[in-house]
Amino acid sequence: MLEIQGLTRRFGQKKAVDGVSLQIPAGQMVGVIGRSGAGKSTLLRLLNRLAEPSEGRILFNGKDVTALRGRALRDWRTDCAMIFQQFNLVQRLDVLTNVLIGRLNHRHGMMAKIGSLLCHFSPEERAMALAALDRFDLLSTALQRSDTLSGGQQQRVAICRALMQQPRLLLADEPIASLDPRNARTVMDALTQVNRDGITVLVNLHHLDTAREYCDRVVAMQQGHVVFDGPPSELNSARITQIYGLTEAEFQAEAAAAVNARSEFEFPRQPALA
Ligand SMILES: Nc1ncnc2c1ncn2[C@@H]1O[C@H](COP(=O)(O)OP(=O)(O)OP(=O)(O)O)[C@@H](O)[C@H]1O
Repeated sequence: MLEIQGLTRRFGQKKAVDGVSLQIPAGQMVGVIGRSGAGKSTLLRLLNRLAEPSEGRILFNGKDVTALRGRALRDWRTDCAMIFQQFNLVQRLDVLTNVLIGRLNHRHGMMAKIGSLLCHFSPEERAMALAALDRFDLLSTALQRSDTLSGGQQQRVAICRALMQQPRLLLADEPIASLDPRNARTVMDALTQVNRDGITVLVNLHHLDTAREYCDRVVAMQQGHVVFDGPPSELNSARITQIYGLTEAEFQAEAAAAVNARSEFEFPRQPALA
């Protein structure tokens, strides 16, 4: 059970996340939606302690995650894997090595870490990585550079890398925002498979239909607050308009524009190679 109690994160005067309380049973697939700036990314970053809370607590199976330091904090980050909109693979490395990098969190001590950096992985670790790739139909790409893969394939490689951490929670921040519908579906199907293993999945989404189709529960945020928390069937168009003062189509268009703008800002398009 993940328990979020009165979680708040301030940036100056601004409360990006404002008094959020949620109880998420193990094994749930939770979609988080909201307009740009609602606090979705900050919430996920607080959960794996990439961002520090200003107030509130996060408990996982009764353990106070907000109090963890040093090795215990590193262990929590291992339990709590994260994937991102832009996949964050090492482009010049092959797919298999990218996946094996997920084992780095399990290495303790300097020599073990140096071994990892030199790509000294055990046969068991390699077998585990190959099995993960095989599961998501990527085995034939194992020795390709990761930048030769489609976006959907790269995101599934990122999921394989996350699984190498053997996490208990998977946090996915707009994992399909840069993908076409077909690739988006393969990635959401992969997240569903991960969830069926019993791993709790929290996924930020801007596409309401995707949240409705794939998630057990939807949490809607507005200005740092949770403004809806319930089954996807209750989040119909009328409810969206009631919460956000927008039609569903307007909500959808605005959210899509925001993630595209973020993507362009963080990862500007490179000029095509001659
Ligand atoms: N490091 C930061 N410094 C200052 N303000 C921040 C920082 N990170 C987030 N914010 C602000 O906190 C608010 C919530 O941001 P957050 O990225 O969590 O929203 P979001 O719902 O994920 O939106 P988007 O989908 O546009 O990224 C925004 O007003 C944002 O500008």
